Amino acid sequence: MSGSASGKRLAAACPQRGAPYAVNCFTITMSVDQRSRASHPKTVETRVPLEFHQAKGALAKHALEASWQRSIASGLAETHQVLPPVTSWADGRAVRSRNSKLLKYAEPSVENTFEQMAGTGTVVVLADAEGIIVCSKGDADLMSGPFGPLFQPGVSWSEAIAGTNAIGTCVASRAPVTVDLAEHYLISFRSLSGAAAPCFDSAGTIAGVFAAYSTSPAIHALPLIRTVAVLIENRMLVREMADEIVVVFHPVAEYLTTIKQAIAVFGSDGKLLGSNSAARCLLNLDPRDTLGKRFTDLFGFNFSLERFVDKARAMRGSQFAASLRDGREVTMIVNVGVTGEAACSARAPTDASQSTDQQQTRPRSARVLLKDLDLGDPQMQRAIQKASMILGSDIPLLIEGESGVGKEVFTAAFHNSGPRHNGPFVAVNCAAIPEGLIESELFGYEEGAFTGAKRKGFPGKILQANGGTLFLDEIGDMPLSLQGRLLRVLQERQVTPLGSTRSMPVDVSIVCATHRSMIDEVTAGRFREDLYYRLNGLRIRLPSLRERKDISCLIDFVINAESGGRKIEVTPDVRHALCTHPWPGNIRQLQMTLRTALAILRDGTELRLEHLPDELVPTEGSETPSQAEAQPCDLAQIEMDAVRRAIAASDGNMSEAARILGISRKTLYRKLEKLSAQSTAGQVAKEQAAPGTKGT
Ligand SMILES: Nc1ncnc2c1ncn2[C@@H]1O[C@H](COP(=O)(O)OP(=O)(O)OP(=O)(O)O)[C@@H](O)[C@H]1O
Repeated sequence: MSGSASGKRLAAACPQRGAPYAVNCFTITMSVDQRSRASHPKTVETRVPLEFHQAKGALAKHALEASWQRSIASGLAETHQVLPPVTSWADGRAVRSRNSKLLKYAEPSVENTFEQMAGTGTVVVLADAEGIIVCSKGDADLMSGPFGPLFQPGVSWSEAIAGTNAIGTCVASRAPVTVDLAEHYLISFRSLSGAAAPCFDSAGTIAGVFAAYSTSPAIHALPLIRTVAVLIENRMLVREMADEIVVVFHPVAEYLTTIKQAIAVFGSDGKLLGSNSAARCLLNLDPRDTLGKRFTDLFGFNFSLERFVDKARAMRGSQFAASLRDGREVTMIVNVGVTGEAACSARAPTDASQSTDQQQTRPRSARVLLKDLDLGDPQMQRAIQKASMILGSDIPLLIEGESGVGKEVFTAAFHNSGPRHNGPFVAVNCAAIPEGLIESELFGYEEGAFTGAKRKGFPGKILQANGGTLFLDEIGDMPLSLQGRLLRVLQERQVTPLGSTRSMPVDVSIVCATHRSMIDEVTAGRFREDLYYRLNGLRIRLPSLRERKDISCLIDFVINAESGGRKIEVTPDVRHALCTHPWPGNIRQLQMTLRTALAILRDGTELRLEHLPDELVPTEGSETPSQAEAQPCDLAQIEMDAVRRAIAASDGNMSEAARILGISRKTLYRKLEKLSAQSTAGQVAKEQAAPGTKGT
């Protein structure tokens, strides 16, 4: 066929591509590469629907043009038929087994996405890195029609075989793409609309393509398909590398738990092992050049990975402020898997000459164990001894103690020290979950159990903890109506999810904690006596910080974890002030005080009185407050104090203050608003209470 004949034929095809495309077309000229010159014209004129470009922007226009050019260059005729069946059943199986890892993480998404699109004449498809179908699920109408066999495993939708189409063009352009109707190169595909997005592996190579096809004029599925592709990519990265050091970050804190989150995974040697697309974009990483990149090349930390892991451990999955190497601020969450923990612990200094205090000379274990919490306080030692005696038994543990004394840390250490340490540790704060949600959160529910239930149902925290430990924090706040159900679970060792008639056996170690007196709760009729006795297998009370005899060791322990690798000297008067303070907020308050003091100290190495908050510094003639004068724990006051000091330490620079506090700037502003409202309310209350003042 001559060049002009081919151009005319392509141009003539446009009006047949459906009414919307019949009027507004424009002409593009494509050159054909040397390889196909023998059988193809030097230049080919084709007409591409104008609406396509208007709707999809310049990138899509460019991608479509380039794809048609490639299709022509590959020697494919528009009239070519991709004939089913092109593969045998055995070929299909071979494709599935070749892509078993991709299937493991993506096949559930094919099912789930199809559920959302069912009834719309759609097929949801997973293809491999070459555009070969790996699995699919589609509406019966479509699958029993002429296209059905083309969506079976083993069929190739690569551009070389199927011309311009969503899957093939997505592979070739490494980008999400929609190809509608007449935009397909092959005439036989021009009644299809497709949307496809690439799933990249941890090294930035295409691992597969997630796509949806429909015979409707335009399926508008790209946003959903892109979202699912990112979810698959993130799932593959995080699950495959869960044992390493997983750093999740984003400049906008609110995006941390969304598909926009950037994820970078580091090995225990501090080298980058993998990342997702969002991380590569934020870190300006070229996928070909990520090997060997180190943690310190990418993030603005001037301390070692071991220190970073310590900090991450102290944050226990909470967000903190950090910065990229180029200075951009991000909010970060870090999860340290067992390999990361173990390797970093193994390399932590154990040489007694490097440190003088008990904590620093103790070799650290991969996870905090009960024995690690023994810093010399007799009450803590008794609690540790008692808890150790029931390790591995089914006896429930009830921990009492003020807020911030370390009840959750103790429970985690109890879990890590027992035979279930490889099982899950699931913590539920009964006071933090709205009353109406506790039941479904704890016991789970079946699909469609109530309005708003997740499609697939939810197993519930109790079942999630199966084989491990369930920590019910603030058990005193458990609604009375649910206490009977919890009691049944404990007695029968079975859970029945909401909306289900099936009971599932469960094997968990139960630890409860409360800052209330449970006896008082029982006496007041707010807590069932039978449940109390059931939970009270072994009761221990953790001492408040002001009662502890090992504060000095604890100070060193916290400084060690918070100082980012620096060796810090603590002057005797600072040590005295810290050891004799009444500490209404317990270890949490001590930790916050030291974190802020270290931030004020900046690069210094000696912690002096001037780095401490005013209320800790004895003024001339003043006496150190005695334990009897200890104020009741006022967390808002502690928080306000920390915020005030961080802002002062950073000379009013809110970003710096947020960094010192380990929170995002937005969170800092929100806290300021909340705290100033509280302090206004408190002031009004004081004025009203004070005799002779206005309003009394
Ligand atoms: N032994 C310890 N050494 C160092 N830090 C500790 C220790 N125990 C607790 N912490 C720190 O003190 C803070 C409070 O600990 P945790 O959350 O376990 O207390 P809690 O009693 O459960 O508090 P709440 O009653 O408010 O839930 C945490 O930041 C934790 O990291």
